[in-house]
Amino acid sequence: MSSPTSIVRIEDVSKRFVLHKDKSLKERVLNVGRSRRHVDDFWALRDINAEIHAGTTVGLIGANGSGKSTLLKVIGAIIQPTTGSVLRRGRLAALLELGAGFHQDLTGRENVYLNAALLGMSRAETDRHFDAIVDFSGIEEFIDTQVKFYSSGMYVRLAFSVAVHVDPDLLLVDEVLAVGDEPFQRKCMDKIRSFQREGRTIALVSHSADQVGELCDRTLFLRDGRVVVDGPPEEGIRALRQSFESDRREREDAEEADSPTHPRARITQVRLNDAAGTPTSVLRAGEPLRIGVDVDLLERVPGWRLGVSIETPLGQYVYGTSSERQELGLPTGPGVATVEISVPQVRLGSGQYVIRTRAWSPDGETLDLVPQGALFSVELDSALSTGVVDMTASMRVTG
Ligand SMILES: Nc1ncnc2c1ncn2[C@@H]1O[C@H](COP(=O)(O)OP(=O)(O)OP(=O)(O)O)[C@@H](O)[C@H]1O
Repeated sequence: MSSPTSIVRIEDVSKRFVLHKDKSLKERVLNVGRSRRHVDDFWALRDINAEIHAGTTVGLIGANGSGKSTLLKVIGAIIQPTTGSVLRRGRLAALLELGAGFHQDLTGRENVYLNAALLGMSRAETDRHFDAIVDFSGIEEFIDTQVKFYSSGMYVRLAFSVAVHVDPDLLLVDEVLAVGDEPFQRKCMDKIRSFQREGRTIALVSHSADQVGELCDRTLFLRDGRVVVDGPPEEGIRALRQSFESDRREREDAEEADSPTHPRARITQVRLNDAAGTPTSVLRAGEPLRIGVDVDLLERVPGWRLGVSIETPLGQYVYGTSSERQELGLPTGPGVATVEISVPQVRLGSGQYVIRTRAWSPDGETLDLVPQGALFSVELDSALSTGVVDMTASMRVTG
């Protein structure tokens, strides 16, 4: 391995699945004597190169079907890449598909031993950890029941508990945790955080921007089986959001081309200016900001509304206002309406922020939505605080 701290090294990995599809009756009549099925190749991963360094937490993000779970399975050696290679070091524990590694006819107890053995633990080691595993899972009442009678939540509780008790160097977690109930999810998050403190390495698939932002040091953003961003969580999530947005626009354009009905309004521009009207994207806390929004009304839309909110790149809602809340009547159109939101003092903590805008009709129908119309960052003059609001607090000893 090139780097001494690299725990996984993925080199030129591609994964092809062969899809066998039944032919239609017509195809079968035309090709009598040949196979009843045809075969399609499908590349779920393409030319992936990445390294995972020891002690880091990497989030795999992307739209449905982009290849996240396939990549995690390739990292975990559950499936082999078609081309390329994956080098890994240390003990690995993987929590991938629900119930994978569990034998349906065995009890929870028997599966703990089987699973722990598959993850490289001796019987004596498992004996030592057994009580802790069952205790963490919270399903002691059912430990001698065959797992085929378990609910999906019970499966995950036991599987996660085994995975975190086998002393892994690398823990792989797919979205399965989402099926556990909230107290268990919280318990899993606490465990993942304690793993991070112990310097273990984690790779996880998540659809939750908040979770990725909170847990990960780095993200691999996959699109159509390729890693298109390998960078900090804000960067990965921003790229993911932008790709959702451009997909949405493309779909809308295609629908528009197909359908005789046209959109009634389009948000065409979101601008950020300072008090003097100069375009800006970097502010100091406490400075003013003017957000200008152009909405092109393609027809008369009486009573339409405009909402503007400020979010973090991870989608945390920070502030919002609307023409409705401000009791502001908007021009009915047709034509371009320009609306300005004037913020006298931006009281945000340091970091990046995005402007989200939505226009809607009086009956609540969305006329247009732009999740990331503009981006800006805030810099604090001091390093006295963290968080999304700037409260200018001070600390002193009072006793
Ligand atoms: N065993 C398989 N045989 C054929 N195709 C497969 C197989 N496993 C996955 N695929 C296909 O590979 C693509 C990537 O799947 P994968 O499960 O990795 O996506 P994902 O990003 O994890 O999606 P999701 O967010 O929906 O879980 C999909 O189009 C999927 O249908």
